[in-house]
Order: sequence, then C-alpha cells, then structure tokens
Amino acid sequence: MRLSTVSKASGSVVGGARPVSSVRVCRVGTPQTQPAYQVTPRSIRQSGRTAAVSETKAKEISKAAPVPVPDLQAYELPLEDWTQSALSVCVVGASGDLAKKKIFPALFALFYEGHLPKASVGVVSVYFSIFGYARTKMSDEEFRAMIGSNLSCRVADATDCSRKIEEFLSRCFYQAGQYDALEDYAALDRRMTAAEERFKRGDRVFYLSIPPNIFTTVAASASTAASSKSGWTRMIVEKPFGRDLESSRLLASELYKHLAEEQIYRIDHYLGKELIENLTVLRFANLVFEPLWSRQYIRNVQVIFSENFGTEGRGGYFDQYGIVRDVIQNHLLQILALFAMEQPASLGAEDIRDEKVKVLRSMQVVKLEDMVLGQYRGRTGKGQSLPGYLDDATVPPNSITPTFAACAVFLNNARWDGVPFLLKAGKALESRTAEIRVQFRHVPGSLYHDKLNLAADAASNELVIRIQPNESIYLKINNKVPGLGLNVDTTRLDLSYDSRYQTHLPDAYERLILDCVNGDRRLFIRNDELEVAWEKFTPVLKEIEQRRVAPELYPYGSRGPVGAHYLAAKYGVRWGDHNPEDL
Ligand SMILES: NC(=O)C1=CN([C@@H]2O[C@H](COP(=O)(O)OP(=O)(O)OC[C@H]3O[C@@H](n4cnc5c(N)ncnc54)[C@H](OP(=O)(O)O)[C@@H]3O)[C@@H](O)[C@H]2O)C=CC1
Ligand SMILES: O=C1O[C@H](COP(=O)(O)O)[C@@H](O)[C@H](O)[C@H]1O
Repeated sequence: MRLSTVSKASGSVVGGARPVSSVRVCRVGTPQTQPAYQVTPRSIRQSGRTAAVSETKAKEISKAAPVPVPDLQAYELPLEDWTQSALSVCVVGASGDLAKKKIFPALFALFYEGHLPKASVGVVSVYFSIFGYARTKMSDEEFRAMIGSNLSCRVADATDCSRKIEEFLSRCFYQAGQYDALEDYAALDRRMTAAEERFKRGDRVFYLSIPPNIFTTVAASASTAASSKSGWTRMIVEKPFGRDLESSRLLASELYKHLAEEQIYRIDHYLGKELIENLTVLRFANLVFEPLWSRQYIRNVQVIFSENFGTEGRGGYFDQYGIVRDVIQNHLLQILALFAMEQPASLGAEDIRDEKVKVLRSMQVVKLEDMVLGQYRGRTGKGQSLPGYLDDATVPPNSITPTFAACAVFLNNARWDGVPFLLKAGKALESRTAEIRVQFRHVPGSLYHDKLNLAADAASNELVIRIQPNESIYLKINNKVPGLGLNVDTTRLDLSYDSRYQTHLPDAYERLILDCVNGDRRLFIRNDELEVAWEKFTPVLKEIEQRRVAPELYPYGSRGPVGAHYLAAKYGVRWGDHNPEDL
C-alpha cells in the first residue's frame, strides 16, 4: 500500500498522484475531551485570523452541548483504520436546483459504486451521512422524498436499485436553518456529531450550493459553528467566484478569514468531465500528439460551448453575469489552460496548477475588438414559438446582457505565439455541444491537392475532442478512396466512447466530490489561477458595461450572430462546428 504525505495544516495530499480508491489518505485529530462546550471561531483555531462571526454569538452557542476539542495535528492513517472515521457531507442550499439536479444524484452514484466509506463498526454498518441544509422547512422524510425522485441507478437491476436507493436515503438528513444563524448551524453540528459519535474522527465536506451573495455568510457561520472537531473540514464553493477581479479578491479575502486555502475547493464542473480529464493523457501519453502541439503545426484552436435552450428560469442569476462570466472566463478558459500548458513536473495538483497559471499569465488581455456579443431573440415558426431572452420573466426588460460571446485570445509564449485561440459560448443555439477543435496547418507542397478537390483549409487535418454529447475524439485525415484509380477524400479516425467503452461515464460532479473527499485538489481552481483569469477578462467586461455595448440579436435555435464569422475570418479561421458533416 502506498501512503501519500499529508499537509499538516490542511489535510491535502502533497505532491502525490491522485489517490486511487483503494488508497485512502486520512488525517486524524486526536480528540481530547474538554469539560465545557466551546465554540471557537474557525479562524482562531486554524489560521489565527479574526473571525467575522462575533465572539458573543459564538459564546451563545457555546452553552449548547459538550463536545471534544481536537488536537488538529495530522498524521497518516493506515487503510484499515478508515473504519474508524466517519464522513459527513452537508449540502448547503439543499432545496435548490443544482442540489436536486446534480449534487444528490452524484452522491448517490458514488454510494452506488462503493466510493463512499462503508463498513461495520459494532452495530454501526454505514459510516457516511448526507445532510441537507436550507431555509425551506422540511422533515427528513420530505427531504428524502425530494431527493429520491431524482435518483436512478446505472445498472438496470431494479431490485438492487430500489434497495440501494433506500439504503442511501436512510443516511440522508435535513436541517432547516437560516444562512447566518449560528444556532442553526450548531443544531446541524449536533446532528453531525451524533452521526459520527461511534468513530474516532469525523471528516466533513460542506458543499455551498447557494447564490453568490451569501457565500461568505455561509462560509463564516458553517465553519464557526459546524466545523469538525476531530477531523478535516473542506468546503466546495460553486461559481461564480466574483464578477470581476476586485469582487473575486474580496470574496477570497472573506473566505480566508474562516478557511485556509487548502480547505477551499472551488469547483468548475467542466474540469470533472471525462474528456477534459483525458486531455493531459492524450497529450502527454502519446508521442504522436505532443510534438505537433505548437504554433509550428497548429493553425488555430477553437473551444466551443453551445446550448440549445435559453436561460429558462435562471435569468435572474444569469442577467447579472452574462455568458462571458458564466461560461467563457471559467469553463472555456480552464480548458484552454489545460490544452496549452507545458508538461507538468508531476501529476500532483500543485504542479499541474502551476503550469495552468503560467499559461494564463502569458495570455494577452482580451480586447473588445476581438470579441462579439449576442443575445437571442424569440422565434416563431414550424408550429412552435420559442421565447427570446427578454421574454424570460426573471430578466429585466431592455437588458443588454450577452447570451452569446466569441473572442479571439493569444498566448505570448514560444509555443503558441501568433496562434489564435477562439472561444465561443452561447445559449439558445441550434445544438447542445462542447468541444475542442484543433485545426492543423496545410501539408506543404501537397501532392494530392488536385485529387482532393477541396480548399487547402478544408483539407487540412483537424482533431476534434468532443466533450459532450456523444463523447469522442476524432482526427480528420485525407484518405485514398478504396478501389481502382486514385481518389482521395476526407474521413475520420474515430474514437467514439459509446462504441469503444461499454461503460457509463461518471458525471463531472461525481468525480469532483470524490476528489474533494480524497483531498485531491488537482481539478479544483487555485486562487492565483482565478485571479489571473479575472485579470485577463475584467478590463473588457468593464468596457462592455461602461460603453453599454449592445449585443447582436440572433434567433433562438440559430448558429448565433453573424459577427462571430467575421471575428474568425479576421484571423483566417473558419469555425469547425459549422461544417454540416460535424453536426
Ligand atoms: N443550477 C445550475 O445548473 C448551476 C448552478 N451553479 C451555481 O450553484 C449555486 C446554486 O445554484 P442553484 O441551485 O441553481 O441556486 P438556487 O437559486 O436554486 O438556490 C439554491 C438555494 O439557495 C436558497 N436561496 C435562493 N435564493 C436565495 C437568496 N436570495 N438568499 C438566500 N437564499 C437563497 C434557496 O433555498 P432556501 O430558500 O430553502 O434557503 C435555494 O433553494 C449558485 O452559485 C449557482 O451559480 C453552477 C453551475 C450550474
Ligand atoms: O456552469 C454552467 O454550466 C451549465 C452547463 O453545464 P453542462 O455540464 O450541462 O454543460 C450552464 O447551463 C450554466 O449556464 C452555467 O452556469
């Protein structure tokens, strides 16, 4: 068995590859019993900084109940001792859309696949617990009914499936509470402590699935009143991480009052997608790709996100952010960073994130003249009526928030100098897709130019990494058409996941929650990555707002504004996703 070293301050795995499921890395605080219950602000216990939640409030709940106070010194725990540790996952904002749609189903899938800790210690047979926390009043039973309606099993064994669902739901509990009320978190803490009581330690994950305006309130209150006293406490924070450089810095400094960086897991769920996980494998484990991965052979790179539906009820949130903040500055930029980075020294989280930061730092600040903005309008026809963005009741009338954006960005480094990276994202377009397209240079002095009967661009190789749907990787090549004579056409070397792997692909949230439990921070955003990402986009976002740049309207279900074609043409590029063969 391999044991990784663990940072004392944080519980994060240091310098090792991602722990595989059979290798658990644990930290243990040896509990020392203390007579009076004492709520010490998290900041004082962990980092010596001042807590925002007052000492008076902390004292109020100090009276609640006696609990052990930990010695936070960490040490490694052998695999067999995992039976001595309980895991509690608390989803704050449990009544919300993301929690119901993604987080609880992901937790169930992890349980179903045997990734949540499970063993017998005396009479206790299951030692993970899931807690929901939100203001909505619900009993445990109502909560179970709410999440149960969204659960399904991958393996079509109906009996096993309903048994597993029941087993999972029996470990789910709900605590109603206000987001700023320490006494409500103290009540949650008591329930968590009760679930952990037969174990030497209890580790806790808080998943903050809440609107951004209450992130810091929740981080403060939860860490003050409901941090683990005997194990680690980690918080998964959902985007948006601010709306520009200043607000992102403010958010970080507020979080640091209560949490160490190592406890903060900033989630970008695109990093948990299978094909994104595979990007570094494709590049660094195959000799055929890495030597071509530069300006010498690559003409341009396109990172494309499109959805065939509009804001549909999320307009209230969306209108304050727009597509650049919602998708481009995070999901697409993260993909770009992984795509373009140099080979990291190891697969360790810090080495990978160091390389991503270097790429982002080498990126030129995005310019307004290299950006196209659009907003979808309603469309009627073919017996249906599709609403425009402004028809969404949650969107302010006359909003000019872009629902589509495309931009060209450049990296000032030796590998990528002069290569346009085109990023494009839009809602209410003709299809739902996310992909990376790598267009290679033309074959010099092509012998077969006449036989192909195609323009040089159309005949050049293109590598497509389709993130979703129908996950696949294909390389467009020129090939002799079988038979007599010499005809050449363009075809594909095709790795379609559906036909190659008869396995269900895990949802991104599953992978990321499991990584957080395992203390693997590789797929989470480090604060300096976030800062530099905002540095590159904040000036243009401010300019758009100050100048009130009007978006170009495009019909719901179309390919987006025509301006995107002109932007690509400015750099001699054609969007690869507009080729009918590729749809
Ligand atoms: N939904 C999605 O597909 C995605 C969401 N995200 C991010 O995840 C987080 C959660 O998203 P989502 O579930 O859609 O959010 P919701 O708007 O559904 O909010 C989650 C819960 O927070 C509480 N809440 C809502 N508004 C307020 C408010 N103004 N003040 C206090 N509490 C409030 C509600 O619970 P109660 O009233 O019971 O307290 C609600 O059920 C957000 O940060 C979002 O940006 C990220 C990617 C995708
Ligand atoms: O983060 C977000 O992502 C979703 C798209 O996620 P996907 O995994 O379904 O592709 C997007 O709809 C949403 O606007 C955005 O906030």
